[in-house]
Amino acid sequence: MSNAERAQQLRDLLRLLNDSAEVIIKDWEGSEQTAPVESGAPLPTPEVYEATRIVTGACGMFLDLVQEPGSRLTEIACVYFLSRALHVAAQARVAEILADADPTEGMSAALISEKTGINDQKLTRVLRTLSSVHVFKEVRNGYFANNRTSDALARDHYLSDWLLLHGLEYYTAADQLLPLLFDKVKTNATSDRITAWQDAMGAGLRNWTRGMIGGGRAIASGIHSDYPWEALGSSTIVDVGGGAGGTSLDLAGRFPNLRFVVEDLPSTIQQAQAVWTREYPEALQRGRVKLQPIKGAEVYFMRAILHDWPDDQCVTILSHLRAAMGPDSIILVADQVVNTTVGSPLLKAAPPPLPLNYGIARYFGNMHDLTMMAINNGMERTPEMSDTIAKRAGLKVTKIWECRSIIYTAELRVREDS
Ligand SMILES: C[S@@+](CC[C@H](N)C(=O)[O-])C[C@H]1O[C@@H](n2cnc3c(N)ncnc32)[C@H](O)[C@@H]1O
Repeated sequence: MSNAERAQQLRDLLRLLNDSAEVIIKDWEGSEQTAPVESGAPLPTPEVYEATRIVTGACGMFLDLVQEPGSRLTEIACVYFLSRALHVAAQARVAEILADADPTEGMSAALISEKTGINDQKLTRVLRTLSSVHVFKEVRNGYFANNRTSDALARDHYLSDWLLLHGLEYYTAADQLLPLLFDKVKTNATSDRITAWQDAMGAGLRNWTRGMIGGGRAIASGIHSDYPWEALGSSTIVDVGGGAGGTSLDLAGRFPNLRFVVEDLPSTIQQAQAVWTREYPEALQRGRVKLQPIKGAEVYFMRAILHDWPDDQCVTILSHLRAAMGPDSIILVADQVVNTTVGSPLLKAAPPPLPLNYGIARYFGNMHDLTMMAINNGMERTPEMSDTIAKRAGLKVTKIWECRSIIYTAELRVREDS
């Protein structure tokens, strides 16, 4: 790219950034709310959501345009230490500890060290790493406080569990992905038993019910608002592989007429029972939620299920659901919907000069795709890839709801010709 073209791109980006930032500023200026936000709530308006992802995508593209390539690549190559710093802070519950500190005075690293058991000098370096990317704030030399982002962590213990899910086994599995991809045999494996996870852990997948509740709130809250649940009346939603039933838990509180059945493996259902008894016992007592299987329901819902599996197993899961469905049943799949930088006719395209998938505003989908590759040969799919597996199970993707969250909702129905 010539310097003239780069200069033009930078100007176009600045204009886009300015226009989108004004949308956000106008919204802030017109809003009363000053309280810190909980993870994933409240949702921004559709206009602010769109402006936010344009600003985020633009920030990523700015770095590519202006940063020296060697520096940028070096940073990308070691960004895992940034993740590691966050894992340490989450494990040590630093945000919760700082919730007791005066936000302008902060808390000394020595005191945080006393409460966490981590050496104060090392802890200072960890927290400074995070403060440099605007997670926590060093208010004066060696004194730290929560900022808007770390405050969300202090308020939501499920969010910590979600972050630690990435920090413990996922992290270890990621380490084995490099040798696995260069192994002549394993590189071609599609089995969920021949993965980086297996090489790292030598064991099957663990169950992460609490982390999935936190993850759902952090990255899937848009599916509660941007799908017309109200129109389903008193339908029964079967939360297939529901884990602790995190989605049902959030939907049950918002849509009092919906009924829920949470299906999962027996050991997981035991944990779900404990979560519902603590969080929403009335729903269990009134029979609004059942923790068991059912046929012919209006809606079969799957969040973070199909992405766990290679194509053939997804076809098996979908075929079983197809057999359980009535003629008007639908399947809702809540997963990442991967868009590529060259775009998909089924997804909204970002405005120029952004890449058609909004660049870094949606790159968590790509990172999670690699996570799925590492742990069980699963994958995050494009709309076209989802339609291909749906077709093999006698189903079709009828609509993709582009929700205001990282996770979208795809609606599947029975194919007339199946
Ligand atoms: C990634 S978790 C998703 C949990 C939940 N849908 C959520 O979003 O919080 C995958 C779930 O699939 C469940 N699962 C795995 N194999 C299953 C099977 N054969 N039958 C039912 N559930 C299964 C696991 O126990 C786990 O709870």
